[in-house]
Amino acid sequence: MALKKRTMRKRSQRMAYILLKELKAKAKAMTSTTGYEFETLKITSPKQFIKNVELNRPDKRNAMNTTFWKDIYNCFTKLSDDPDCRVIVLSGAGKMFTAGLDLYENEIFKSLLSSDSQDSSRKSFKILKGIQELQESFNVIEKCPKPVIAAVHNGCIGGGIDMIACCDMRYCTQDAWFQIKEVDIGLAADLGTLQRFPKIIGNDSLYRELAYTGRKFDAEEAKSIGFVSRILPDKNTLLEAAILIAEQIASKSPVAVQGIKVNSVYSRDHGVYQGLEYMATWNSTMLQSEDVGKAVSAAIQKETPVFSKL
Ligand SMILES: CC/C=C\C=C\CC(=O)SCCNC(=O)CCNC(=O)[C@H](O)C(C)(C)COP(=O)(O)OP(=O)(O)OC[C@H]1O[C@@H](n2cnc3c(N)ncnc32)[C@H](O)[C@@H]1OP(=O)(O)O
Repeated sequence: MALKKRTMRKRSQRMAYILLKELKAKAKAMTSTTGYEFETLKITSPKQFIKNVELNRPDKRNAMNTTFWKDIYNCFTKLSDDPDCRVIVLSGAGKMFTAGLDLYENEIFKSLLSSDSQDSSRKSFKILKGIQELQESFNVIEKCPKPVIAAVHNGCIGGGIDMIACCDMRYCTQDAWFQIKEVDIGLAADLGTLQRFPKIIGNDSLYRELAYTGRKFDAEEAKSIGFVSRILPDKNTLLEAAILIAEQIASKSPVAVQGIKVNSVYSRDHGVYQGLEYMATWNSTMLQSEDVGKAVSAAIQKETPVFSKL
């Protein structure tokens, strides 16, 4: 009898051990960042379904060098397909968010200066391809179906504006400042600022002033023109606020959330009736999702729904 009891105790201890191991493995998988190793970016998972992409060249003020363009492209391409990621927070390590284009180390400038060919058309084709590749490095942020929240502290310069204009939401610290600085290095911004920024702020006159002059604008002005939606006292509270909102979004149906993003981007670039047509087609499929039934019955029963991975 005693032997039987001991065997049963041992068996249940073993089962509890296996269960605990499985739970630990599951928890690890939920916040895992395996496969997200990049030279210029640091990826963490502060909460389940949330990834924090941190620009990580603090000594160079997170300036965007050749490796950065590849890293950011690969990172967002991977995040787009990752079922463990529902929302992304984009932030910067060190003193400031980003100093924009790395003025010392960029293939595009090297190829501009290199003399592979003297023929201007051939040179132009090469540069064109280079610019389009850089554009794609930021386009993937907008094309990523998961919402991206930019958390900006201190300076956000040049390419930084191109990048955060691709994000769904922008929060910043009280000490944040922004600058469409390309004009000061003899360029018309070519990675999306001229296309996206005026649509975000809805003030063409002011947008042109900022682009033509390269004037810095601070957090208060950025909020007053609608470029950022929240100002937080410092970097810690900024990240806390961004992660809190990310958590709220991550608790919703991923089918609904990703539908909102895809259709918002489409509608920005199309007329109302085209947007409505796209939406109707989209929802003719997505309304059939189990998430709709789950959400409705949870609402009726005053419960919190849990949605499976997408
Ligand atoms: C095809 C084109 C595609 C994209 C085009 C994008 C256009 C742009 O992004 S335009 C904007 C370009 N950026 C700038 O003009 C900013 C230049 N930097 C500064 O004005 C200042 O450095 C600062 C960002 C205001 C920061 O000042 P501070 O905090 O005093 O630090 P520093 O001592 O100046 O710099 C520290 C360290 O960082 C390096 N660094 C800063 N900015 C850049 C940069 N843009 N590119 C490369 N490196 C940068 C700086 O050299 C220092 O490095 P050390 O090794 O310590 O010297």
